[in-house]
Amino acid sequence: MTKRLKVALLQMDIQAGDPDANFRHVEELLHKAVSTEDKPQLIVLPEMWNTGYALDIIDSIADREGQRTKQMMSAFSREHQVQIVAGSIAEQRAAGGVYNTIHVFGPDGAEAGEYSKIHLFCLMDEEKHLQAGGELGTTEVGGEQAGMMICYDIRFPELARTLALQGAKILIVPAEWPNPRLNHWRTLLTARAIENQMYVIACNRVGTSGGTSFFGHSMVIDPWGDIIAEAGEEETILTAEINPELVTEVRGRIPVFTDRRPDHYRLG
Ligand SMILES: O=C(O)CCC(=O)C(=O)O
Repeated sequence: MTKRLKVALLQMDIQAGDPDANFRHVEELLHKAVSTEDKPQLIVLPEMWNTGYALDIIDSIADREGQRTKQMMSAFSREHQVQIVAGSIAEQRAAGGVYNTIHVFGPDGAEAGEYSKIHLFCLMDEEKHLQAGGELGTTEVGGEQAGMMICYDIRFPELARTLALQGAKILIVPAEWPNPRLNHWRTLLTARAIENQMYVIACNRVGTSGGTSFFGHSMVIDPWGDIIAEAGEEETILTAEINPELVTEVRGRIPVFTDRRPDHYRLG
């Protein structure tokens, strides 16, 4: 039987430095996302949705150990039996430092995966205020393995390839990707989908912050590289249906994974 999954991407504006406003807004959008007849099985949020890029004050506003996020998301996912990839948040850790971290909650409310951004984006001064993650992040979506990357990470094809080689059929990408690089956003996401023959589910923010504007264009790309859903530049909940069996079919049509010649690759 074909196993199809409905996904919803919360393409939202974010108030820099105002976690209370952002939590309120996310709660509204979550309710809206599940209040349709076509209820999604998976909801994805954008990057750093709790604080935005208020990096100068990030130490004082980041979520302590992610507790506030965990409480809200775990309760919501359990009540509505929906999986949530809770975008990424700025998370203050007791051991020291703020991380840009994704937490995943299964439909039973239990934590089902975690990933902290590995490649910090120096154009936004991330490396001055945030700590880099050190591990890959995976979760399960509808019984299939999914890998996670955050925004700038999509410029590093090695990371997506590693996740695919480890079994991921779906790549989930929360982002705050700004103007004027829409061409890079669409091209890099499509390339990750085509070269790894996997679904890419990418949720970007909209709005402006400190002179930077964000164009949205959240999208879902199938393993053939076709964009099956794409948002515009306004706040919206983008929905799509994915069929992980298509990954197996596409990998069978062009056998990239069996034709790889890793002995010829010099990857630093
Ligand atoms: O790579 C880019 O152009 C954007 C990356 C970015 O904005 C981020 O990682 O937050």
